Amino acid sequence: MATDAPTIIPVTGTTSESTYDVVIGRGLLERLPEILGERVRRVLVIHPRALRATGDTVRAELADAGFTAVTAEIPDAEEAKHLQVAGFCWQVLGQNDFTRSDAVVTVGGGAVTDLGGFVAATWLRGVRVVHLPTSLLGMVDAAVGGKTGINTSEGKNLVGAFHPPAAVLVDLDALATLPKNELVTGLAEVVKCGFIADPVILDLIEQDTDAATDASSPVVRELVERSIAVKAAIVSDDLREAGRREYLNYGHTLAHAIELAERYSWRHGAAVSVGLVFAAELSRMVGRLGDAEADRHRSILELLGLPVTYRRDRWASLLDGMRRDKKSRGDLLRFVVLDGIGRPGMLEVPDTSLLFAAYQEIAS
Ligand SMILES: NC(=O)c1ccc[n+]([C@@H]2O[C@H](COP(=O)([O-])OP(=O)(O)OC[C@H]3O[C@@H](n4cnc5c(N)ncnc54)[C@H](O)[C@@H]3O)[C@@H](O)[C@H]2O)c1
Ligand SMILES: O=C(O)C(=O)C[C@@H](O)[C@H](O)[C@H](O)COP(=O)(O)O
Ligand SMILES: [Zn+2]
Repeated sequence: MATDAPTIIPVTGTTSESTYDVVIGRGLLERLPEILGERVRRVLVIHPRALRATGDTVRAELADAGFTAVTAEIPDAEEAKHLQVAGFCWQVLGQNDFTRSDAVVTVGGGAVTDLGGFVAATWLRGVRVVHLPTSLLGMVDAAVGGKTGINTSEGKNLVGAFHPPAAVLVDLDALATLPKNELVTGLAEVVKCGFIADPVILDLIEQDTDAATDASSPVVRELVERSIAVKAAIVSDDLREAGRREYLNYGHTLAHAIELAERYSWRHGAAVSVGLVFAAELSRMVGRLGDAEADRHRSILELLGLPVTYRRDRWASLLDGMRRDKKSRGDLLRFVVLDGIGRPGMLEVPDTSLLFAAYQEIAS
């Protein structure tokens, strides 16, 4: 799998709008003009303050190719996923006369692809978007699949739309400047893919953790490709999360509640790490997952230096946050659990004492 030639993983939706390629390689920027196509005249490049130089490079490449390219610089990380930031981007689009045949390009981590995707989904009820993810998490997860959204004071991603991109360019060169902690937190979503669908991912990380956390190593490329393959296969079948797309939410019910409790000072991937251990404990407690498989969650995440416990005194607010999870139906909380590695399923939990018991296994 590890070569220097680009790898293309197709997402095959039920319509041409939900069918696109995820291209993984190096030096991919030159492909962007062709992907946007001749109908596009204006392009809004959305990037965070921290990636100003990269955003400018993308804008210049587009201008050289004959597009009218403007940038919208947005706040960093989770601060980007606010209604006011979407409003700022809508204003830039309006002031520059963007029409339905124009496009948005996002440059950044998952927060930017979520916000920029949402802006593209809502501007004139939908314009083309191409994602250029720059964080590991953005590459393996957020840029692929068309989930876009912003947070509200009540919780994570509570407002959004399904809006598949026209393409995703995963340029592995971007990882060279990514801080180690961002790489490692991104690996939590990679581990998630390992547990729900591709155990080779787990073997690769356990066999050589140093290589798995070295952005320049071929192991990282293989992990990126394998994780994208898992996600692409699932979202190709179920863009709108009517069925098995819910499995991509493994570990996320608690994770999103932790992010809210921490006012987004934790990275998403760190919260997902704790959420994975909780989901594994829940799976074990209801007799669906064996001890060895459940313990493997904690051990692989600890190997990566990711958190596996959370504050004992926060249970009440976490339960409150979990009720607003998108998998809930009325008063019924629903969780993704495992019946074995690579065998996800759903668990309905009418009685929250079970959740409290599972939480005791991760509480510190
Ligand atoms: N839509 C989806 O399917 C989906 C999937 C998973 C996660 N998400 C969302 O993604 C977000 C998390 O994404 P994230 O972990 O990438 O966080 P992020 O976007 O906040 O980026 C993390 C940090 O890394 C910096 N950064 C990114 N690329 C860089 C680079 N190449 N060099 C230097 N710094 C760089 C960013 O500026 C930021 O400070 C969350 O909001 C989460 O909800 C969405
Ligand atoms: O793509 C999906 O579907 C996922 O659930 C992937 C998750 O990793 C991601 O964090 C997603 O944004 C969570 O979505 P939400 O619907 O629970 O807000
Ligand atoms: Zn996630």
